Amino acid sequence: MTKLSVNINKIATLRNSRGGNIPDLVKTAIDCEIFGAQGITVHPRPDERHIKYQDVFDLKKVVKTEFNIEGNPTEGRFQEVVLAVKPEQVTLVPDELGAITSNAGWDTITHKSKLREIVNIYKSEGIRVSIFVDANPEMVEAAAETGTDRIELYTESYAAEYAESPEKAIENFIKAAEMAQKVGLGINAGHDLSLENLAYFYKNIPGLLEVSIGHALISDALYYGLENTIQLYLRQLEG
Ligand SMILES: CC(=O)[C@@H](O)[C@H](O)COP(=O)(O)O
Ligand SMILES: NCC(=O)COP(=O)(O)O
Repeated sequence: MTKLSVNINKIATLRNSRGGNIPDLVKTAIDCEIFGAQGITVHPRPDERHIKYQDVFDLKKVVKTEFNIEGNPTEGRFQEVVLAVKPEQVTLVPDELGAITSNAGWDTITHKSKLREIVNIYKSEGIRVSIFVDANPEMVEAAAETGTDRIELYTESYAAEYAESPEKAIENFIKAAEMAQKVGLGINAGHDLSLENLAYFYKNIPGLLEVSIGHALISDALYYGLENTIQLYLRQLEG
């Protein structure tokens, strides 16, 4: 089974644009779960432009499915907050300060020893660890040597190339997933997955455990409503 984790960063973006509590982020997380989401993902960034560190504590009290916190463990208060909150999963992302969104996976060869230390800190607190990587079998193989439980495949290039050629767009992702299975890593995926490209990804990636989706899903909810939209995404992950 492939779990759908709904990324609610964009709800916080909307809320922060007026400074009050509309829309209510905590209520949205509760409702996403009622509507069928199997996880909630947030990505607090050091500038707190969407998810604030306090949101992470508030969400921890209500999330009943799987709470996944993504971010750069070496920036801002990320590490301190994750260790205090103890979510089910932490996803390590090599975000640069000021980047508009995540734009690359880890170079797990260059940063192997640093990642090993960080992975060990989270795992010793009982938190499952996933490392964000490009669809590159060498990066996946080196990720396994950090002791991580899973990798998250960075799907931006798949999403960008899908319209032109789904077969070509997914080629490297299949190779990366096969390597993950060979070295015993669980497989998550995310970034720019959408109603257009999700089903094909799901059908072609062996052992896909979880997708985290925010930007397209929250945008679709403007047209279809949140409940219908979550159901539409869940349907892409069937069969
Ligand atoms: C890790 C990742 O793929 C990102 O998509 C992310 O969680 C989204 O972050 P933003 O919402 O800040 O663009
Ligand atoms: N890990 C990816 C994620 O949480 C959501 O990415 P996106 O759907 O907002 O691009």
